[in-house]
Amino acid sequence: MSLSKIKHVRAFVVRGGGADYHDQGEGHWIDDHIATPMSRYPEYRQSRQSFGINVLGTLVVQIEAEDGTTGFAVTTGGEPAAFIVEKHLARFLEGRDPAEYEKIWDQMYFSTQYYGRKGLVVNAISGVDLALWDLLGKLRQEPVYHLLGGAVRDELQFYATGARPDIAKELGFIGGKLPLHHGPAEGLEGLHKNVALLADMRSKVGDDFWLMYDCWMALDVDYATRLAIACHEHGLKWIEEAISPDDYWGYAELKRNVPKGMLVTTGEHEATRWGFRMLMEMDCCDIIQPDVGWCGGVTELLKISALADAKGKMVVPHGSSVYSYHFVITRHNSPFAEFLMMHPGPTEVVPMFSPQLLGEPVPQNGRLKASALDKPGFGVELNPEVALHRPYTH
Ligand SMILES: C[C@H](O)[C@H](O)CC(=O)C(=O)O
Ligand SMILES: [Mg+2]
Repeated sequence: MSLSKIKHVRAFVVRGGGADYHDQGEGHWIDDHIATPMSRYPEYRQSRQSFGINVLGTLVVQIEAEDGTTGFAVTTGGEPAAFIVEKHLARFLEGRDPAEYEKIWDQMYFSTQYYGRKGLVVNAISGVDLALWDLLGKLRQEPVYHLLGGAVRDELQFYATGARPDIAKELGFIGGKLPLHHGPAEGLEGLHKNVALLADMRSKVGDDFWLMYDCWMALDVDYATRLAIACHEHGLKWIEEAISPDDYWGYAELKRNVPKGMLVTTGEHEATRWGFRMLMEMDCCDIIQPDVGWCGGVTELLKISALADAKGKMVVPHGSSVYSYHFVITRHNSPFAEFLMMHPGPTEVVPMFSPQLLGEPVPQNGRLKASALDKPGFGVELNPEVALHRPYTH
């Protein structure tokens, strides 16, 4: 039995927040002196937008079937990803049965391998893959999490990422992940400030609330080790993405160096089963954090998470909004989820990919019932008030 065939694939670009969640207005916590690999240059230290973190914008992929049913997805990638989708990837979908996601993924990946493998190209592949799963769910009138095997628990539990873990605690989250503000170029003074902020947060949230540091690739092994040791007495639960995602050897060393009980996490800028296999086989971390919109989409995440399961590793996707929620609810080795606080303060819970999605569920009291996902596909629609730009056609 075949489904309505795929008729059109279209790619659009959208500006302002949403899947490119770093594309925020002035004064947002997410652009306030956060340590990055570019912090070694004083002129790029205060703002990540100054070095172009939001240069891409959101990619929207739409896949329309012959019966008019349309699936869509958003990820980071903007105009260059729109080019790849329209001019290269669309050929592997049009005229095909949407249930053939394995073959479609394989053809998208291997046809682009000579210039792809990671980064922007895999973001584009992920966007197409997620739009395909959305279409499949809409054609079958089932939520994606049913297609992935169904819920293994009744609700999702979240930790919050943002500058105010103390408020996240009041809002019912199980933990708070702070952005690290100072990198190695800011010396011992910066290191002391990083530790002092954690100590201050610990005094506000008490002993049992999880506190983590997100280092956004800014450190080297020596600094990360010193930070981990200094933060141990303030109960740092994990140190995230401390060094370059290419430095598998450095992660393996860091994992050996951190105090017993502290977790090393990484993977949001890693992609595909091969990248994650490397992280796991080299024993780089305790938790892998694939971004569903960047790692290859749901089709690839299923392979990554099966590998992780066999190796006894947790999979806690980076951000990813509904694309994460539909996956996390179906996997035992994915026991909680991230919620990125996109309120500028961040003092309130607002939808993670606001304003691009309509019907995007948000945690209440740090939790989300599986039943909140009970709509066809990923259960969201594109906000018609958001302006779509289609830079290329085919
Ligand atoms: C807060 C981090 O610097 C980044 O913006 C988000 C991230 O890495 C995460 O949510 O994880
Ligand atoms: Mg992170």
